[in-house]
Amino acid sequence: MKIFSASQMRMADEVTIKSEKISSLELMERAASQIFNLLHHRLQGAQIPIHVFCGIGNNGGDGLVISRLLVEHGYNVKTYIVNFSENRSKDFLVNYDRLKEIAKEWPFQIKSEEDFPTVQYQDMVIDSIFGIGLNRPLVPWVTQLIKHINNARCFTLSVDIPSGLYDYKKPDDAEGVIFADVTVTFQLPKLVFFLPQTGGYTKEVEVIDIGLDRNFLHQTPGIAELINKNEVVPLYRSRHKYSHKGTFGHCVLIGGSYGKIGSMVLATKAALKMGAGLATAYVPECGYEVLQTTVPEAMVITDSDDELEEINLDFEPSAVGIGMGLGTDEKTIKAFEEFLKENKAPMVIDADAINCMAKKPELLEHLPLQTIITPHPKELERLIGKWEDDFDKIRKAQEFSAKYRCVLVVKGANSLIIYEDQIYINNSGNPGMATAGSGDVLTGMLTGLLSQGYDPIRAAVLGTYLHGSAGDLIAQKNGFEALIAGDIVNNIGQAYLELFRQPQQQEQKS
Ligand SMILES: NC(=O)C1=CN([C@@H]2O[C@H](COP(=O)(O)OP(=O)(O)OC[C@H]3O[C@@H](n4cnc5c(N)ncnc54)[C@H](OP(=O)(O)O)[C@@H]3O)[C@@H](O)[C@H]2O)[C@H](O)CC1
Ligand SMILES: [K+]
Repeated sequence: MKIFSASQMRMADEVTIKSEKISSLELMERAASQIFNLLHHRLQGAQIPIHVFCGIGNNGGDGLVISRLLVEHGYNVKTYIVNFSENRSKDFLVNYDRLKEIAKEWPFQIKSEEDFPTVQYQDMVIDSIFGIGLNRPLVPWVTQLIKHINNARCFTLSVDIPSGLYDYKKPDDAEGVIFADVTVTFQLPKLVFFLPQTGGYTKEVEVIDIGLDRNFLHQTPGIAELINKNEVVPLYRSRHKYSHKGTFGHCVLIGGSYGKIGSMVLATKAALKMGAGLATAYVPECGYEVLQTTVPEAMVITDSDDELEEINLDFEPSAVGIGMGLGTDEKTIKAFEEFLKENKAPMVIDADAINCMAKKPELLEHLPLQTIITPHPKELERLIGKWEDDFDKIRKAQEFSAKYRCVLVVKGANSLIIYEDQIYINNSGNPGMATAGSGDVLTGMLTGLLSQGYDPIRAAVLGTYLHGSAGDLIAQKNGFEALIAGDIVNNIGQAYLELFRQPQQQEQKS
């Protein structure tokens, strides 16, 4: 599913108004009535106090439409106009008059802290103060109003985006943003819902189709792509009856050091479970017996005793996954450098192999085209430096990717797959996956896909999705806490099957 910027959303609006020959007012009515329908369906006329806070722009206009429909259906509604500007939008004004015509009680004006209403825990709030039009810091009393609403801790529905969130940078005051239980957003999800600094402002996201122009939506490249099941199914390559293990390649997993051989067990198993035809683990001597016993399907080549000092393969691998438990000893860095100069196979670089490159950036010059690098945030910082906020992080990651022509998989709650100007946001996975070895499994999975001939971007997107999906299957059975990396490997088969089990019911989750 595409993600648009605020200006692209506005353009979609304008194109729809022209192509459908409807007015912006009708579009507002259409969008807001869908939110009302959702609410009405869930509330079934319940008489809880509903506080609708409206700004003075089109987000506020949406709030006024919702208010009017709630009043018309006999709900217990209080409407407030948050007067942060005299610049009221045209459609706001029309809906303001429409509400006044039917409501017994006129909207209440809020101009300063003295006007703040009492909101109680058992009430409900509709947040229609700011939408995607926020473009500068809030005046202090509006920030206070948002904090006042948050303090009530009552059920809060944000219209389009939690008020106080920009769609292009982090908020000025981390507390000056509505904490929404649910955000009902128009047509396409917004990037902020999936980034670590801003994703937590809404517990749930629902995307509603307000019928914006299909051609425009299809033809306009988004700023990012949200990856759900629907997006990955077409990436899967089915197997032919007459294929043999050679068809799926012979990959090598390189890493391990004394006390960290388990990471190699996880990665090697994961590569095989993903469908690699053959897998060799290249480990220090101390890992030999462990690997032969725990992954009998794999072959093992060993180097010196406790850490890798040389990487000499006696075959041409179809793909390489390197870094798990590798260590960053000078000798290991040297071995890695020599290997990089020789190697032509597609690669996945993880963990200590990333740290080796951070210590010796010249290594980056030797990466094969579209090498996949899978940093967690700290490793990413070692590669690209510090960032201002998540948006700056993405820009810097894109520059890095363009410079070295590599695919970055930035691991996190919603892992980002970045290749030059392309951004994919993985939407599978859960907090239980923040567990030891989870990254080693991912590296093995991606290597297993490269081994079968998937191109690196497809491999990164499909592999990251399946990794999260395997984790989701475990969490459904065992919960988050008991989830361990070995379980992810064991559920890879189920994650593949899940791709084809049933059409996706719900497009969106945050
Ligand atoms: N296609 C759609 O998605 C539809 C969207 N709708 C809704 O429209 C909003 C966007 O509405 P917009 O009027 O553009 O913006 P806002 O309502 O978010 O903000 C109103 C104006 O407030 C000004 N502004 C911005 N920041 C501040 C601030 N810190 N303090 C004071 N004022 C501020 C700004 O105007 P300026 O001219 O003063 O810069 C904003 O324009 C979208 O989110 C949806 O809810 C449609 O209803 C349906 C179709
Ligand atoms: K809002």
